[in-house]
Amino acid sequence: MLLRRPDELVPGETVRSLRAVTDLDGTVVSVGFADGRIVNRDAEGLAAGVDVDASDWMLLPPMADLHAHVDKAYTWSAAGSPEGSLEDAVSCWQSFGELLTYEQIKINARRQLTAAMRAGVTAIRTHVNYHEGPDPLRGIRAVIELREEFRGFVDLQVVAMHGYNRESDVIREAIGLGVDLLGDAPHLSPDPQAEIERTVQLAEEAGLGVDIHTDETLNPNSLGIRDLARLTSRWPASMTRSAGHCVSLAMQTPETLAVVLSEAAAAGVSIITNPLTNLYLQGWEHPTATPRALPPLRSILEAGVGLAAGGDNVQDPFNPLGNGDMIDVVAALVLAGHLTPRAAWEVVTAGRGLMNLPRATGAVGDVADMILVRATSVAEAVAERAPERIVIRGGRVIARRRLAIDAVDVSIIEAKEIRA
Ligand SMILES: Nc1ccnc(=O)[nH]1
Repeated sequence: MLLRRPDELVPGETVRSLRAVTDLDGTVVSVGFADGRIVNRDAEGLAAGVDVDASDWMLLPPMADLHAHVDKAYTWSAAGSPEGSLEDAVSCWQSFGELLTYEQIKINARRQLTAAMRAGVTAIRTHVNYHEGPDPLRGIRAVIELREEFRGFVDLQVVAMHGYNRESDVIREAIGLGVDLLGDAPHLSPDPQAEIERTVQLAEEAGLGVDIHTDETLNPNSLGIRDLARLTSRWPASMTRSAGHCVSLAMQTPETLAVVLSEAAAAGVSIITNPLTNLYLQGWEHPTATPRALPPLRSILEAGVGLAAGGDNVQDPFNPLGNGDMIDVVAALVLAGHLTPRAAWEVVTAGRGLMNLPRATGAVGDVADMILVRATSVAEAVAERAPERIVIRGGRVIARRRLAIDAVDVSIIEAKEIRA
């Protein structure tokens, strides 16, 4: 049988089998695909497609970005630099966002979605602001159109994110456009409890779930996640109730933390952590420590609370860095969040479940969605950021990223060193 190498695959090709590929557990397997699913682990039988010798390569579950802001992407330089804190970023964004047109939002958001897709991020939940100016729904409309444009490549959920001063009638108009979820940042309002109640009520009225920025602050008295748990505890399990950020959980006593996490677990509230942006936004005022502004991830997992992660902001007033590639988030979950590389990868893929997408773990019966990386372990893939990646959806190659350094240059350097 003629076997091809992964780096010879071309986007658009359908793969039939991967031979001798290493899985997340480090086991070398051969997997067969049919009808967009993984059908066996001995690569026998099967319909049309390419057979690939994937020795030296790993099969990893695709990444999910559960907290993006694609409408703001790539505005850092144009928007001017805020001083650093969340409040600065919000006010800088509000005056700049007013100037952003529907067309420009669409161009920026498309650029981030494309970068994410090429990196192997095939599921994204994005918040979209109401933009100041005459047509406050222009960003939401633009991103809803991109949800169609990327169908089959990136599964996109759109969260319409209002501030406390946005009238309920305008929020109902956004619901009418077909958003997936409602969002809000109640801790920034003068009456956080009343604001979260209004959002949950609007969501119930529309039959939608919520993903709310709760407690993006080091102030330990901010615990909106408890209000969210109380207000949604009777919702059916299938209705989304996610708490984004939950930074203030880092500042609780162990006793309070245990109570809050058990309330969240009982109510079915999931937590979305955003390490990159929160490492940047919080702690500016602290005199010595620069607290890391991450909720306690291992305690969250031990309490049985659903946990996923987001890239959050990409080169905008909230974070000058960020690039849409969730592998940097995996690295941050290891370094700042104290998870193993394997556990961190699982947190970044767990978001698929929160989006009610089919399982893609590489097991028989799962959809044939995956990233092939040239690496021998998940730790190596994360440490080196996996420069070579092939993204597969439903057995079809949708993107390929090659090594930027030319191997010839490396061999010339090596040859010179040997001669010296
Ligand atoms: N971390 C963030 C809070 C609010 N809005 C954003 O875009 N990002």
